[in-house]
Amino acid sequence: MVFNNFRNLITRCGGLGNTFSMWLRANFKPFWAALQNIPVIKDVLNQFYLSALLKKFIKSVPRLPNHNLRNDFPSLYTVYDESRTTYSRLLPRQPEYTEGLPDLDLASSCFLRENFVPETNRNLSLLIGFYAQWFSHQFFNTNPEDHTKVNQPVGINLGQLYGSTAERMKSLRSGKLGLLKSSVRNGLEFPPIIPIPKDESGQNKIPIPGDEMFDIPFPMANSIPCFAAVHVIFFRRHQYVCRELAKWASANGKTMSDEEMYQKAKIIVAINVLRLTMHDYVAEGLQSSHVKIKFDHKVKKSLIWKFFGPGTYHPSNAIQTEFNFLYRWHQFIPEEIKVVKDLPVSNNQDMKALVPDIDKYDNDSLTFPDPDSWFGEDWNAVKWLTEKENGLERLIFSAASQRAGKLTLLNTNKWLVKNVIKPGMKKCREYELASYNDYREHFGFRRVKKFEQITTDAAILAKLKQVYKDVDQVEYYPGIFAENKDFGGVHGPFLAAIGVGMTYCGIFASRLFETDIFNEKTLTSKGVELANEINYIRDMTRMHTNLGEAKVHFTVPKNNPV
Ligand code: HEM
Repeated sequence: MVFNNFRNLITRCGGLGNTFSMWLRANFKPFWAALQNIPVIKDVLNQFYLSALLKKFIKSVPRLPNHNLRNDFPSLYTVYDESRTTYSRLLPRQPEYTEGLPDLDLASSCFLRENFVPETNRNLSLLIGFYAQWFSHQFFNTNPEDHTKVNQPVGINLGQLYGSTAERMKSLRSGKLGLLKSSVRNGLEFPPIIPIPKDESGQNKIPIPGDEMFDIPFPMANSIPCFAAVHVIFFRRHQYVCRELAKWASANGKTMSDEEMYQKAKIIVAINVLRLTMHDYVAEGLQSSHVKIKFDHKVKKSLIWKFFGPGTYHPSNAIQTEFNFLYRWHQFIPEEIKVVKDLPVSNNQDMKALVPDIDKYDNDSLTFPDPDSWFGEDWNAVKWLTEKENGLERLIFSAASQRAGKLTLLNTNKWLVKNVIKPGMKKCREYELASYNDYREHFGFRRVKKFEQITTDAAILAKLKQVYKDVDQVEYYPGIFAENKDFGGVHGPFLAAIGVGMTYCGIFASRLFETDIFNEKTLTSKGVELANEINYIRDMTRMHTNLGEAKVHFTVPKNNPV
């Protein structure tokens, strides 16, 4: 039994070498921490780790992909393309495999939750889910009518904040001091608030509940108040950066055009987002490995990269459809999202003393509607953020004070299974994605031969066996989430490996890493200071909300009740 479990673990992790490496990085915390604190070594180690990682994945996640959702042959628009209109894909269509798949409702039921299973390996808070949603919707924005199309070009381009077509970007700008257009309510600044467009019968043209919406590039956020709250914080960051640059310019007798301020602020906010993503979201939140990767804009120009990196590394904003399904973390979301009724925002000492444990407070809640209906007005983001007292602060503090769900099968609420998982699985079949095992092979992981090599969880095993006739039939999307979360991970070993691969191959193929713009010459001395001042989500909430020193993290304390 013990031997069998060990053998299954090795297969799941993709071989003895991989298993050993995961074990090594998930243990010996003091050793890794000490190593990463030695001044001369820490940067070199980080560069080595990044270079080796990208070298490992560059073949499986090519920067100049041959396949996309429209063609299984090379085409020019799979290279760097500012007006990208589709996703690339790692493996070509598999029509025969898709043909034999089990009933869609039955397969979607693999995700359905009976009881909420909390994430306890990393003690993630629900806030990480909403940050993940906000961050990932710059590279995922599928058109609901034509599923091979994206609504606006995607990439590591902060398109969810600024828009990513010339017209959309322009429509969001005020034309003064680089600032974005805004609306002010109760003395607080928000993205522009507009009436929701109606059709002839007086119904809302877009599926957003209520009468008003924020005019933002990803309108869906208007139906998910916590998602919109994260957006507003980054929107305020842009405005703050512009105003600080303007003060600096005036104090130093410089003049800068609206365009120059806007472009500088955009680079600075992009650096803020990347630093926060790597230092907090990944290192403190998602990553169970003690080898923490840091933001380093010089990596591709380093000597280490020359010797250990992947060699030629084309800048390319190709985003894989496989990445899209891997990033659908709807299991994070509980049955109801609790929101504290009140916060002592006027007293920073009281805010600092708050314990991030939602059940200690009197709560309201955002409850999911019946699966056959859409969200009601109580989910309207403008109402939450502008009409309710301290709405933004209450949403953010509450999300940081409750546990997220475990990213596994049998752990998604009914509404999300019907309205998100099932359409997602349908898309996988429309795209004729290859099987879980084919993707394992593509990434150099051994194929699994038995369901038991995917998971040891009895309920998930039984479900997989009920749905799929054999292990080769298991689909990519449920397969990656079915895996055991070995070595204290948030994800199973295969999902973790390919997730890291696709994330970093994407980030380092951004044009941001091609040019030398992280300096005073481009950004001004004030700009460099602003770029470096954000590392954690709490830096953002301290500076751009009334949360002050309240404890806002992507994790809850270990001893929070499960
Ligand atoms: C209350 C919470 C949420 C709601 C109501 C929601 C709703 C939706 C809906 C309706 C879709 C479209 C499904 C389809 O037709 O394929 C979707 C897609 C998606 N969701 Fe969520 N979601 C939520 C939370 C999250 C979270 C926490 C994440 C974490 C990363 C996430 C990531 C995604 C991704 C990556 C897609 C694909 C986007 C695209 O292809 O354009 N969602 N979600």
